[in-house]
Amino acid sequence: MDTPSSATAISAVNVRKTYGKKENAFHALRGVSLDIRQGESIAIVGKSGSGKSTLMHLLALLDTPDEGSIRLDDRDVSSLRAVEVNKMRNSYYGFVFQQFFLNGRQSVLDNVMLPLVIGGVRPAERKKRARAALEAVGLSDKIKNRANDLSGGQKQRVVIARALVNEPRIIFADEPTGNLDTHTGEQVEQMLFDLNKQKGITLVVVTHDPEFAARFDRQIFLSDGQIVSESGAAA
Ligand SMILES: Nc1ncnc2c1ncn2[C@@H]1O[C@H](COP(=O)(O)OP(=O)(O)OP(=O)(O)O)[C@@H](O)[C@H]1O
Repeated sequence: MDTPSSATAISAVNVRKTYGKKENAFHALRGVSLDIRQGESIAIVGKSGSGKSTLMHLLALLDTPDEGSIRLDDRDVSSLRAVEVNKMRNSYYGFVFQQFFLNGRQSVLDNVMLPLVIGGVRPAERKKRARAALEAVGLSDKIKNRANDLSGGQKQRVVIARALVNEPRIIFADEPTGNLDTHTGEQVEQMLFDLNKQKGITLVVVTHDPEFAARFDRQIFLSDGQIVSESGAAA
C-alpha cells in the first residue's frame, strides 16, 4: 500500500474558528476547506499563529468549528452524539502531540496500553498488542521501564507506539520532532513515513521544518487562518 486511495478520510468544509469575544475576538481560522484522502501524508505549514494547531484540533475532533463542518465517513461530525465522536476518535485516530504527555510514573507498557483500556479491549489482548507496537518502534527491551527513565527520543517512540496500538486510520502529529536532536528526529520521521507507506495510515502533521514538510505527499500553507497555497504530488 504505497499510494493514497481516492477515498476521502476526512474533510474540513469552510471551517471558521474564533477565540474570545467582541473586541478580544481572534479569528484563528477564516474559512478553510480541505479534503484529506485515505493513505496520503499531509503537512500543515505556516508561521507561528497562522492557525495550524487549530486546524489540526478540528480535524482530530478535539475541538469544534464555530461555522462550517468536519466530515468523517461522509457524515457531518456535528450531527453525532459526543459519545459517538469519542468512540470514533479513540478507534480511528492516533495522536503524537507534545501536550499528550506520557505518565512518567507508569511503565512504558501501561502507557502504550492506555488507548486499548479506553477502548475496552480485554487485558491479555491489550498486552499482546502493546508489545507488538513497542516492538515496531524498537523498544521491546524497555517495556518494564518507567516512562520517566527514557531518553527524549525513546519517549517519542513510546508516544508513536501508543498512537499506533489501536491500528488507527489516521495519525495526527503536532511538531513530532520539535524537541529532538537531528539524528533522533530523523528516526522518528522515518518511523511515521513507514507507517504511512507500509500500513497505509493517513498522516497529518503540523511542522515548522521545511525539509520535513517537503517529504509529504502534500503541503498545505496557512497564513492568517486561511489556506494560501498547496503543493505536492497530489495538489
Ligand atoms: N484558546 C485560545 N484562546 C485564545 N486565542 C487562541 C487560543 N488558541 C489559539 N489562539 C490564537 O489563535 C491563533 C492561532 O493559533 P494556533 O495555535 O492554531 O497557531 P499555530 O499556527 O499552530 O502556531 P504555532 O506554530 O506557534 O504553534 C494564535 O494567534 C493564537 O494566539
